[in-house]
Amino acid sequence: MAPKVLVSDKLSETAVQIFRDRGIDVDFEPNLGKDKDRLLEVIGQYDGLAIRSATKATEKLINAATNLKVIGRAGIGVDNVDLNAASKKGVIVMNTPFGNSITTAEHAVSMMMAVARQIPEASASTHAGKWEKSKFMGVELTSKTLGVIGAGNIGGIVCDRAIGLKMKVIAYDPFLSEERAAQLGVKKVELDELLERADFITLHVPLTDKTRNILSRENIAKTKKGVRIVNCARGGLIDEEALAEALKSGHVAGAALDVFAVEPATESPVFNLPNVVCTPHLGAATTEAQENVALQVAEQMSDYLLTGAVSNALNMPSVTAEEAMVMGPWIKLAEHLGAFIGQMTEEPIKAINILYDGVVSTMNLEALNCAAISGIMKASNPDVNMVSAPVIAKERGISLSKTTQEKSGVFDAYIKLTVVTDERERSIAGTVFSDGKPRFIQIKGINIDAEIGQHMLYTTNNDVPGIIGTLGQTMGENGVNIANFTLGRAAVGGEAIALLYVDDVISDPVLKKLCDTGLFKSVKPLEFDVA
Ligand SMILES: NC(=O)C1=CN([C@@H]2O[C@H](COP(=O)(O)OP(=O)(O)OC[C@H]3O[C@@H](n4cnc5c(N)ncnc54)[C@H](O)[C@@H]3O)[C@@H](O)[C@H]2O)C=CC1
Ligand SMILES: O=C(O)C(=O)COP(=O)(O)O
Repeated sequence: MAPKVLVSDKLSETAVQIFRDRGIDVDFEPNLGKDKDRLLEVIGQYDGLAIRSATKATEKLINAATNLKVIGRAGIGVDNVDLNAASKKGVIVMNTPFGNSITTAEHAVSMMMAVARQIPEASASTHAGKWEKSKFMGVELTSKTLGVIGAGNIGGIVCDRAIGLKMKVIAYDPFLSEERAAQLGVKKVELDELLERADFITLHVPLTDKTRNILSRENIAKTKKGVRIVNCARGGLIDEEALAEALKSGHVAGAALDVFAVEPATESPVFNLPNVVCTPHLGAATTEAQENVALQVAEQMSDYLLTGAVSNALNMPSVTAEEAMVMGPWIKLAEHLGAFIGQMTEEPIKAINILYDGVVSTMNLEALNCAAISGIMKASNPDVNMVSAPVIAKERGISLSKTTQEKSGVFDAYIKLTVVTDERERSIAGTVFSDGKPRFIQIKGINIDAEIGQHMLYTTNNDVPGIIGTLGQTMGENGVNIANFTLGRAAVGGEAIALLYVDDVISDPVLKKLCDTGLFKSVKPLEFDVA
């Protein structure tokens, strides 16, 4: 059945066309995002949800979305998506990090100019037949200091444009390197210095717990008298009440706001104050940007739903379509290794180490790590997937480490998974043969060569005669067909293991018969998702 996608915000219809062309069923309901109750009712039908900022992908919505695999944000900010809830539910969240950055930067520059010259008020007054030439005195931008808070993609473009306007640009961004600052031609400063020196301040940070209220009452008080503030990032970054007071007192000479704490903003303390320019979240609203983001998000979501390729995901490492194809068997192997250990381990896991040997060490290891962890976690929760498993592992305090090494043995490549608990350390290694089939090649240091099937039986015993006979006879007498039988031992007469790949689930009475022979130290049926 074709995957089904809901577009619940006003995306360009280019997105709809792309979904259709790729063979995806798509419902285009651009106003549904605002209707929380109906959205909750219908979301269970969809594999993908394509949104802008109006749809709020809350925990409640995500939990009701029983089939959802991917949320695609046609834009940048994902503060309207509960990322944690999505990750826990195994839903990939992707955005289009560059599609609207130029457009948004241009809006910020326009807003800065509009507030410098009071263009909206002057325009309204002129339309009204007044000729208030002396009322609208402005300020020049040349040689003024622009303080950019957040010099990432959009902030960086704003810096470039402002330098073109002959402004002096200073930037506060803890993650901005000195090299990048030099490349942008800006001076990196601390926030307090920016607040004290800037004639204009423009915000370009995402809304997070760290940036929320970054222009707080206290910080607004630290700004230079007569400062003009531009916000085309997110509403929650500024204390609107404090800004309104600073505007009324004249400490802040003007503000240009595209975004508001509550949207749609029908009221705000800054509304109707003189020299406050407001737009209704138009930062990304150009034909060009909307085409870019719609096209990108539809392609990315289709790629994921149809091929497993992941790009621009915020909660999962990227996997290109090519990687998804080449790495498919290795991802499956990593999952199987995890599934083996997950099913064997009934005590809390403290640490996971994954060793990548040979050519596999050059692949996308982040994705392979996720697959191995997901295999482990699935043993206790079948709903876990590659997105949610790392989050759950982290929540449980499990440490993850990976090691890579050049080809060290007879195999061109292998993966070895080791899991540490309070009681023991367990390890298993596997490889992918040239037929594309994953195999187990070593369990607790004992070499084997085991094909992996849906139903398997793992036994441990001392290396004594009669094990093969007992296993074969017990299976045969109970109608269990053996597809593949693998044995291994640490040393002659020492610790030994057997792995059987059988055609059916082995019933409890059959397992009991094996245990009752007294020949085995452990008898463990295992299931693998080989589909
Ligand atoms: N008004 C609109 O329609 C639009 C608004 N936006 C908003 O703009 C924001 C920025 O977008 P991009 O530049 O593409 O993101 P980005 O990720 O490229 O840049 C954000 C920058 O903020 C910096 N940063 C993070 N925490 C910080 C902190 N505590 N203090 C100072 N700097 C910090 C980062 O280091 C990064 O350089 C988005 O998150 C979104 O909320 C984006 C597009 C359209
Ligand atoms: O891309 C972003 O972060 C934006 O804020 C644009 O929002 P919008 O898609 O216009 O609702």
